[in-house]
Amino acid sequence: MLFGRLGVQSCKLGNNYKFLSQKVFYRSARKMAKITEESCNKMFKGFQKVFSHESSELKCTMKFGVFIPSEAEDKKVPVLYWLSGLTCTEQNFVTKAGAQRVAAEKGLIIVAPDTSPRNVNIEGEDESYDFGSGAGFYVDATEEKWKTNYRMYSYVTKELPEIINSNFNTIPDKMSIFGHSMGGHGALICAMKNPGKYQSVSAFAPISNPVKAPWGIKAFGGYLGSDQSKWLEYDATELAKKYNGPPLNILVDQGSADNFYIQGQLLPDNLVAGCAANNVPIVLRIQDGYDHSYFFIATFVEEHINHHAKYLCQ
Ligand SMILES: N[C@@H](CCC(=O)N[C@@H](CSC=O)C(=O)NCC(=O)O)C(=O)O
Repeated sequence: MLFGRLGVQSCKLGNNYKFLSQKVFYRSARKMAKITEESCNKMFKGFQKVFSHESSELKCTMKFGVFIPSEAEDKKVPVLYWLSGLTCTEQNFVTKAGAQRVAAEKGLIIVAPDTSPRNVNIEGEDESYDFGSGAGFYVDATEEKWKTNYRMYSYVTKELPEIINSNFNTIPDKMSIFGHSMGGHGALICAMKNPGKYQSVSAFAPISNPVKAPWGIKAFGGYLGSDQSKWLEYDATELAKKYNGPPLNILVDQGSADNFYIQGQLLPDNLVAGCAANNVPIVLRIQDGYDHSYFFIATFVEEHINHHAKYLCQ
């Protein structure tokens, strides 16, 4: 069944979002996912919005931020997905990274989802900052307690792109992905596990080899169980060693004064070695004196968006 709506892109708080631009859109009713606008702010001629929706993968209400450049009013544009780190919601990137000006200049939609299911009534879900709420690690859990809701890998690689492509003026096969720390690793594994799906990938201070880092060992043990051979399927360093597909166009920035780097949580050299073993090109830049925070991200976010624009906007 087809239907069409005429609308002007604008802020439409509290309503289901159906109007995308001044053009008439015809969409399959089956594909139109219902999303609700929670906030809307005009920025650099575009709009920074937050939407909520019912996630079929995660079986809870989820939120995502989306920056919509003015170009999307009358033409289809590429999409860059951002995955945040431990303790983050959809708000951290939206309010701290300062990405909107560059996204507006390049004509890119940027989507920033929350980092885990929320309020799903699993005993212990809110007990620690590095496991459960705010710490989904972008894996599909297999452990009984977590497996119904904690499916962040399927959420960010399948459900979310379907929602974005059915509600916004996108070029569906022009997408790239980047992220920070837990989310930097999430971006790397999404790209490595889906050759050709993403045109490029970049990361700020990714947890590069989680099977060898305390954060990763805790999360993978909890979500995937004690059989460590299963963990390797979600480890970027291990995936790099067997990647077989089109160029990944990987850029990684790491601050030299990042405490988590110094403590051995991030291990970017292992990722570089994994890539080298399989002739996968990677650029790792050690940025002198920068820490793990969004101050570091804000400093280099323009360079990361320019990196992705090279592959998305040609
Ligand atoms: N509370 C923790 C550290 C939490 C932290 O630093 N989170 C980072 C991501 S870390 C890896 O995924 C983050 O992005 N925080 C949000 C922010 O806005 O800075 C501790 O104290 O150790």
